[in-house]
Amino acid sequence: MEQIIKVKSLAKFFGNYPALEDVHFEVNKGETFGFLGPSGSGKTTTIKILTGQLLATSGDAFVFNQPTASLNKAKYRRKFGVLTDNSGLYDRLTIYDNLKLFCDLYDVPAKRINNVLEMVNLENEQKKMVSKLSKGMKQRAQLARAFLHEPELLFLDEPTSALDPANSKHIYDGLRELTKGGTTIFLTTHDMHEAETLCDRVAFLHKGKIQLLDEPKKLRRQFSDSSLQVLLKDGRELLLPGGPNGAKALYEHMQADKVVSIHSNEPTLGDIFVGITGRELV
Ligand SMILES: Nc1ncnc2c1ncn2[C@@H]1O[C@H](COP(=O)(O)OP(=O)(O)OP(=O)(O)O)[C@@H](O)[C@H]1O
Repeated sequence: MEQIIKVKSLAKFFGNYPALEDVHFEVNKGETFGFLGPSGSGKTTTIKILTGQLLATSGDAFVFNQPTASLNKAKYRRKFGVLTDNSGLYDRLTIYDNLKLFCDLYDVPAKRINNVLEMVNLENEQKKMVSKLSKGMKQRAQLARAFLHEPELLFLDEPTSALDPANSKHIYDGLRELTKGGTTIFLTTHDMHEAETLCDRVAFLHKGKIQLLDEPKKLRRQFSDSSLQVLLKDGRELLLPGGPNGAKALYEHMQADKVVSIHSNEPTLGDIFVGITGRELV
């Protein structure tokens, strides 16, 4: 499998402060990789290193098999798109004119603008000046800009933090379409629902280190205690332990035709993270 990002023993110190320490991971082509962690855990620092905006203190980071320090060369810039807080749009231009400017810069046909505006649900706002946009509209305009040139790799730093659920869902559908076409996505988020919905694999970052890395469903299974939540017809909710004792109790309730529903008691990604770090993802 082709690896688009490779990171080995990566460390970044700001003065004496270790923002990242001994970070290792790979991201495969076409994968949506979630980089999750609480505020200040080093997510944006990692994106900045991977996009060539910041130098690592030590370790190796390769994107498209190139050391990330060389990514600011024009031939690589064309291959990736970035959405961060500061992905600059010109305030005094309309959404359309901003995108047109980037089309000229990246040699993209202007007809692509309508496609990306549709993907971010901004077709009807394209004549609005960026300075007049709501926070959510601005975030969607930045997203449109990030995938305007159909990059092979997208870095999305909290792409839906300012969006309502309907717009988030619309964006998720668009991102899934992109990955179907082979785009690789490196996503940071605080939103565990977003991570479960979009990500093929997730890494949990805490105190500058990756604490866990796997597919969401495998992590949920790994941290499940195999207990079952059982709702009975008399309104009682039981939590039955895994193993023979739980199975025996469940069998008796089912034989007596008392059971309305049975659910596995798997933890959410948020539960797992809080369990590991002892803090909320905020
Ligand atoms: N230029 C800088 N100079 C000094 N310290 C910095 C600098 N940039 C980041 N840091 C520190 O490095 C740590 C990681 O910051 P980073 O922005 O990567 O976190 P994050 O996980 O993206 O947080 P958030 O979810 O709040 O965006 C923080 O403690 C931050 O204060």
